Amino acid sequence: MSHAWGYGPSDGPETWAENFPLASGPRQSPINIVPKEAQFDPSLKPLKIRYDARDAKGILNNGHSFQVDFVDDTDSSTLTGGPISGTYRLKQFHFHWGASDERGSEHTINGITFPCELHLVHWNTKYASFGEAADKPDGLAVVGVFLKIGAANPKLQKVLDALDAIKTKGKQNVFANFDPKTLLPGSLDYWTYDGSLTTPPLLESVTWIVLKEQISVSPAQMAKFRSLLFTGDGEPLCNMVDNFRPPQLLKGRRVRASFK
Ligand SMILES: COc1ccc(N[C@H](NS(N)(=O)=O)Oc2ccccc2)cc1OC
Ligand SMILES: [Zn+2]
Repeated sequence: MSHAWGYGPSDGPETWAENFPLASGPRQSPINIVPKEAQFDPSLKPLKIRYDARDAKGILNNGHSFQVDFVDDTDSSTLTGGPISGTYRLKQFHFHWGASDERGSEHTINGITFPCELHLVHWNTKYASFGEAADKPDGLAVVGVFLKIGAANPKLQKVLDALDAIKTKGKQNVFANFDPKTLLPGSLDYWTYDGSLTTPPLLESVTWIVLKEQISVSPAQMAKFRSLLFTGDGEPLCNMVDNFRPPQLLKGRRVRASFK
């Protein structure tokens, strides 16, 4: 039975442990990253990200966020290098954001939060599918990118312009010809640690790769994110905001840096 979960007072992150015991596990995400305590690891390789815009398939309001899904039956959109071994295929990307600019990200840096965080979800092709990979300790790799308030980000606009058509839970639309590499910052310097999905089922299968450099988002663009609804057609309106899990205990884990 799949348990209902959300981000509200009665079904939010503080209640998830009731139905998802992994919530109290040893490698939960997100975390607070303390750069001064992150160890530079010269053995970490540069990230190699190769995406093909033709793999973009659709955009969906899943009731927790919105996601852009990719065709993942070939190695045409992949993540290699960095802290991972082998080839990981892009499955989807989505975002987490706040009701106002002082919160919204899942990871924090020295306790600093950002208004929004982008997650690009990849799965290890040593397994047959995302579903097979999702519960393996080396099954997934998620690239996280912080968004900070600034000038309007033209690279975001195609995604934001698609949101009016998926305002309510369950709505989806075709979303073709989009290369998410255009969303990434100039530098691919990163922090990395072993963690989990930040939503139920909270599977401890994610190698997290959090980029140091942020990308910009304007207040008007943030308003577009906040125009989405958690609720479905005909249900009482509930704005899709504050869809983030707060930082979890490190429990002895090391955070490594790819840069000095
Ligand atoms: C492709 O299947 C999945 C993909 C992803 C996640 N969870 C993902 N976790 S995260 N934040 O660590 O990337 O979060 C969300 C958050 C909101 C919307 C969709 C994903 C779960 C999946 O199936 C269970
Ligand atoms: Zn996420």
